[in-house]
Amino acid sequence: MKFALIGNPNVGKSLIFNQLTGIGVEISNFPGTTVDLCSGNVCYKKEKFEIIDFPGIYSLDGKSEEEEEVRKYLRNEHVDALIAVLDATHLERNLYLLLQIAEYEIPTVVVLNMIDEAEKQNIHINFAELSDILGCEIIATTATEGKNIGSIIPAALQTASKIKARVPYDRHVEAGIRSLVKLSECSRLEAILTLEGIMQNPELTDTAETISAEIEEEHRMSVYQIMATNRHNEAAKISEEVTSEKGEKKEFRFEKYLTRYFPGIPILALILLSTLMIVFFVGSFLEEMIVSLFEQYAVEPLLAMGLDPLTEQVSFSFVIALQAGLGIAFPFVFVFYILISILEDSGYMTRAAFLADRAMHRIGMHGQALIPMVLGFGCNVPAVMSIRHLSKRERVIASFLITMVPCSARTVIIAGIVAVFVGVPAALSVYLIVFALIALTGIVLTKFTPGEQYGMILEMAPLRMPKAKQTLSRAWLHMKEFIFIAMPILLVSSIVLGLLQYGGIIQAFQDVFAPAMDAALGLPDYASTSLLFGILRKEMAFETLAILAGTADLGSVMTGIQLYVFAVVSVLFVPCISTIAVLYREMGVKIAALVSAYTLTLGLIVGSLIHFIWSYL
Ligand SMILES: Nc1nc2c(ncn2[C@@H]2O[C@H](COP(=O)(O)OP(=O)(O)OP(=O)(O)O)[C@@H](O)[C@H]2O)c(=O)[nH]1
Ligand SMILES: [Mg+2]
Repeated sequence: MKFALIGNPNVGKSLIFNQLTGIGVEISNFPGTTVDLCSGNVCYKKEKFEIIDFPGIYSLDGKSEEEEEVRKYLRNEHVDALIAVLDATHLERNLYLLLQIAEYEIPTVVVLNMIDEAEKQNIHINFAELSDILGCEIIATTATEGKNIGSIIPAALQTASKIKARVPYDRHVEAGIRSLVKLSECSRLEAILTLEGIMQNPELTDTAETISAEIEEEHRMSVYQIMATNRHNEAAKISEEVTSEKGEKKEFRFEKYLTRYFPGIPILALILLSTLMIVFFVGSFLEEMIVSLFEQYAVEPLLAMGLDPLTEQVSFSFVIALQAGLGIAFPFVFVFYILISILEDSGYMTRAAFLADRAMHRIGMHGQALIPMVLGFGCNVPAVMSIRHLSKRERVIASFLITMVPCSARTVIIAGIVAVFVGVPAALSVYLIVFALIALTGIVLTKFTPGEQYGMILEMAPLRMPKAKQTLSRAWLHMKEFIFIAMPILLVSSIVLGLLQYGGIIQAFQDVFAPAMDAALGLPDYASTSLLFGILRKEMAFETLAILAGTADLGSVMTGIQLYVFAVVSVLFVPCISTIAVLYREMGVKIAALVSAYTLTLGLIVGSLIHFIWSYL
């Protein structure tokens, strides 16, 4: 048996999915978190059922890829029951989608989520009446507290039924639907989709076009617009019938200030700055502690053991990789993800995106690409995946800009190398350089990329107190990836590096590249090897630097300006291998190659500029 979770963005589908399946897919207070279909299993009374978590959609009549994907799935695959998740605080908008789902005539259970918020906002919904109108069972839930989640699967199994509520379309449209059905013996759904121009059915299209033309003549509106209006009216009518609001909504006053230029922009700057500061300070405090523990209890005792050179090299590589991973990267990654999770869950992130959008438009930058760019601060990979709903032109621009956004791994480099050994102002200046280059790249690309520019539609996520458990578990989701994917790569490559070093091969490699690196960037010879490793995972540039230098105290082997140049180059130069792979998947080989070549050149040019300017000062 197969069930599917369907609903608007940001209504709690993924949270419910996680609670039902025990799988940890990403949940955040940011519309559009889930972009791929996720599937998982749930056990109920010793039987196993499959559940699908659809990406959030506002309607089934739009042209975005998510809607296309869900529509195709509903029409071509068999789903035993839909679990439609509605947000009780935005009933009308959620019903608009539900009324379209109804037309697919798939057995459905309606989950009315966010009951806690609705109560806080004094929104009261008459469940019995709503269930009567829709003709299916309603389960009222508060997913964050796990309330009533247990009733969902039994309901999907036993009481799921086709929604009986139907949109009464304009009578000309209804007549058109009826004649299409009669003419070609298709279903009502097919007739509707063809009239809307969503489905191309060679048998129907001609007739449908004639009918549409007649209706448009009469109404001076496209059939698509008429039907959308009818649906909106019906959704509004139902929502009004079952909802009663008492008292005033409170939260909204404070909210207004966050999206105004003033004091919105200063607040945004302050929040960004404090986020970086906290990452720098807490991260480096933890780093110092862990690194010195490692030195004292692992590195020194190991060197004192007097092992034979090969064994010593291998075990030294192992220990120093552990130290680099747990001591250097972990503290920064961890603090960073906790903070980002808090910002997202509080709903502030959508406000930041909104503000930044207005500001960015002024310098000719692109609006819609902004949400993915904000995501890019966490990791470029999901950010690139989330540009799928943009137009072709926007996707090309976004591909370049997103891969330049300093992700958490690059924050590790900036924090761990520059903030720790050179100073916090220097670390902030790296961000300034990167942001300036992103803006410049954006302006140039906007000028030269063909295609139209669209505006941005971003729904404000509600302001909410982040929940400790959810924030931690999301930070943990990313940490897990770090520990189980990055750490093993780091350990293995460190040992390989150790062996290569033992065999003198690293030396040979560096002999070839070192002169150029030294001349152009003024970096020591082992830095070129580290930069190369940075392509595997960004923060590995930093970790291998420590490994090859043989110490985590980089300040003792490199000068401040060398560390600064190294950080700038590795932050800018070539996205990591996972980002290149996902770019290739989403955009094709040409864009992936162009982006890599561009960032490589940019990194080397900017690095050598800094080096030369510094030497002349
Ligand atoms: N107060 C409250 N918050 C909730 C409830 N259910 C979910 N949330 C929050 O709503 C936000 C969105 O949850 P998700 O599960 O990511 O939503 P989604 O529907 O999967 O969103 P997309 O993936 O963007 O389509 C998160 O911050 C959740 O903590 C609820 O019942 N009450
Ligand atoms: Mg989701």
